[in-house]
Amino acid sequence: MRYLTSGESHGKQLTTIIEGLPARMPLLKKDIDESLLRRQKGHGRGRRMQIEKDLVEITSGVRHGYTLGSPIALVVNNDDFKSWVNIMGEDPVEEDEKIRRVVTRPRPGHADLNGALKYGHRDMRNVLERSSARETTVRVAAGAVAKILLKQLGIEVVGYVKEIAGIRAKEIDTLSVQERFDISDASPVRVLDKDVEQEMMDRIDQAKKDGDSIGGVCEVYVEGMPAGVGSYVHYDRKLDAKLAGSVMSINAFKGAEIGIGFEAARKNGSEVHDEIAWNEERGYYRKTNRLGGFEGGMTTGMPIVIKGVMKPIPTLYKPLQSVDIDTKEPFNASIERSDSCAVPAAAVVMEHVIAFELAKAITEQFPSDQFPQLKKAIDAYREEIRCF
Ligand SMILES: Cc1cc2nc3c(=O)[nH]c(=O)nc-3n(C[C@H](O)[C@H](O)[C@H](O)COP(=O)(O)O)c2cc1C
Ligand SMILES: C=C(O[C@@H]1CC(C(=O)O)=C[C@@H](OP(=O)(O)O)[C@H]1O)C(=O)O
Repeated sequence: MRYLTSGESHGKQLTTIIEGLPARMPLLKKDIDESLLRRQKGHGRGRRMQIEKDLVEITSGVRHGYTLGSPIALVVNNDDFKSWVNIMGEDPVEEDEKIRRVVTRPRPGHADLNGALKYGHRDMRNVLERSSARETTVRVAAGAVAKILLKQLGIEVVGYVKEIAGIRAKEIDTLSVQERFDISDASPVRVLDKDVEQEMMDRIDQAKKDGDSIGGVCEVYVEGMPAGVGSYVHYDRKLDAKLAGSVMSINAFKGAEIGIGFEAARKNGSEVHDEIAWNEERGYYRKTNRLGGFEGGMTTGMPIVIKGVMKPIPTLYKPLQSVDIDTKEPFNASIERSDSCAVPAAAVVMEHVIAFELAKAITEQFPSDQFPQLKKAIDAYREEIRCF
């Protein structure tokens, strides 16, 4: 399975094409829309999210609620495009820089300057339109399809906020996947404890008032993955590495951590590794899950627990100093609009990005043209390893 995305932030629409999904898998538009809606929520977002109402159109690969085995194309419109037709249209427009809203002032922390240097764009709008996290809309759409596949195989994936600007959510290690779903709705910030929730929102409001931005930590929890998915045989087939890579591919994410992650550096082996046990019902399992569901680049069958760190948003109302690429003069520009914190939305993005990577790994390990065959193959494998 693979997917491509296309689309600019203020262009007409965003598109993703997913290839490699088996035929005859139930797939409904409403399930994708549900994910898209969750990504739009969250305290700290700017005005743009009030303009957009993200809904998917499935334009190919699905008929009467089932996949055909052909590429699936999903489209999401940018409602904001109507205000940007002259600026974003494909036809040449007059050279008036105001009409084209030419950008010559790169924001520290965004892709503006490096993208301009790489592609030779003297108008950095040509960079920011694509580097914008607006693209995560269709990444979520692709991930929603992956989630549907996983769910029907008994695999649940859920993402939520762990920390915002140093304010930590209450420990949720003992919660079931269902209980984690209850806090996965990003509206406005969802954590277990209402006081912590309020504290996080106040901190976001403060950042906004100060013209600043804040980041945080998201966590994704996966239940139901059978042991042995991924591989130790080749470096590029290690599934934990792929998951970490996919987290790092999300805009503004600066690191990923599986299980206790960096904490392992400060502990003894006896406090890090998870003892192995077996019983008739579960087969092999670990008594603890400090390694977060991975050993040797393969799943252990225990829940996958992965965190991602999101840096503060780069566009600041109180901007840092930069240099205008036309005049080479320093400047401190004011901006039109931006999110001040997008961690709750990013948790939803992370959930979907991880889901796609897992669905990809499953379909690679159990290649099947038809979804019922895939389901049978996984069921048989689960039974085989339980009694192994
Ligand atoms: C959901 C989401 C919303 C974001 N919103 C903004 C925003 O409003 N303004 C901004 O400057 N960056 C925003 N970002 C972050 C930038 O897209 C990101 O920092 C930029 O693409 C540069 O990439 P890098 O930070 O990974 O190096 C957002 C990121 C995510 C995941
Ligand atoms: C549009 C989305 O996020 C955008 C991500 C983003 C950026 O620079 O990454 C900048 C902002 O865009 P705008 O300049 O149009 O307000 C965010 O709103 C979205 O998440 O759907």
